[in-house]
Parts: sequence; structure tokens; C-alpha cells
Amino acid sequence: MPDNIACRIAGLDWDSIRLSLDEHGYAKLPPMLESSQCEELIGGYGEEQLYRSTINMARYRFGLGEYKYYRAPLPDVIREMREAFYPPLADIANSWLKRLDKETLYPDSLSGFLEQCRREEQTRPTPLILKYEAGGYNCLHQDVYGSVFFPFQVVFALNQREQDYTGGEFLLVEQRPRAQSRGHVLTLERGEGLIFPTTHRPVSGSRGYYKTTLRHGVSTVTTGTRYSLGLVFHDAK
Ligand SMILES: O=C(O)CCC(=O)C(=O)O
Ligand SMILES: [Fe+2]
Repeated sequence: MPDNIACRIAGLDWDSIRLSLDEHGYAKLPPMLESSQCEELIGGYGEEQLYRSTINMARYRFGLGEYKYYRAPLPDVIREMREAFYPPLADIANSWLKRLDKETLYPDSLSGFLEQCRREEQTRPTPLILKYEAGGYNCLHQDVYGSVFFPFQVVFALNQREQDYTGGEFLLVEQRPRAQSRGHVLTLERGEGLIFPTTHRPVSGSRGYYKTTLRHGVSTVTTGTRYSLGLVFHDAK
């Protein structure tokens, strides 16, 4: 694997990622983070100076577990991934807007998009690390922190399922208009990533595209401890 994460991201098969996003709404990525990078991120969990806030999920009835939002400046690997994932995803996001007859909205660089966030007073970084112990889970939700939001997020598994923990599958539920919801269970090996929609996606129907609503979460971790890294592109108010 080349050691530069930005090159690794640029070198992904973006045609097949686009096809997968268009067809299923999500795209699984090959291993992106090396074990040492996963270990370093997990190892930083106790270093409070890295984070701007810690959320006890039970307190807000978000689930059972804990997560921490990174403080600026973000750790290099997170900043580089956020910058490198943004442009190809913005292109796909704009094509989705077109399908729904909305004007093209997402600038082609992360800095341009963060400027849009800043204008709405959304200046606090949102990449986060999550930790769930046995019994932990994450209720179905959407991560929107203001009027500006990016339509894709990326999540990475930081440790190994069936080895470090069991259960704790990633859940994606799609609510179709006037129809029942459909659920997807996605499993990620350590270092692997998943791109998924923040709130909606266009689905092709008999009279053009319509919009479905998506929520994501994590099923109960049955044993061990599960760590994940969430890459959210919009900053928070
Ligand atoms: O722990 C997970 O896999 C879910 C993470 C999540 O909710 C997010 O990245 O927004
Ligand atoms: Fe989330």
C-alpha cells in the first residue's frame, strides 16, 4: 500500500464507487487505514487534549457508548482523508442534486465547502471517534449540525470484528416514501471504510427520480469493545 492516504483515496476505483452509490446508496471501500494508523487513533482515545467534546450517548438517549469530536487542528490522517474524499464525493453529490432538479451546490474543494459552513456559523470540527463496550449500540440517526450539510459521510472500523468484538454491525435504514423501510447490515473489517448518505438519496422510479430518507446506527455489541472513526464533512454550529 502506498503510505500517502491522499494518494490511496485518489487511486480508489471511483467509477465503481459512483456506481455503487447510485445503485445502493452506499459503497464499501477496501482497507484504507493501516493497522498502525488504527492503533494510533485508538491509542489517542484517552488523550483529552485531542478532542473538543465527549458525548455520553446514554445521556441523550442516542444509544449506549461514547464518542469524542476531534479538536482543530485535526490529526493529519483525518484532515488528509477529509480533504481527499471531498472532491470526488462533491462531484457525485452534485450529480445527485441534478437528478432531483436542484441547483449544483457543492464547491469542488473542502475549503470552499467549509467556507459555506463558516458563513452559517458552523465552525466546530465534526470528525469523531466512537467507542462501544459490550451492550453498546447506536440508535438510528442522522448527523446534521446546522443548515449546511454534506450529503455523504464515511465511517471506518478501527478494530477487528470477531476478534476484538462481536455484534456491532453498521446499520443503514432507507425509508421510502409511502412504503415500508428497508434495512442494510454492513460489516467492516479493521481499516475498511464505508461511504453512506447523510440524510437522503435519489432513487430511480417510473416517473424520474424520487428521494428516500436514510438513517444509520450500530447494532448491539455483544462482546468486547468496538471503535470506529466517523468522517463528517460539514462543521457544526
Ligand atoms: O460507529 C459507527 O459505526 C457509526 C458511526 C456514526 O454514527 C457516524 O460515523 O456518523
Ligand atoms: Fe452517525
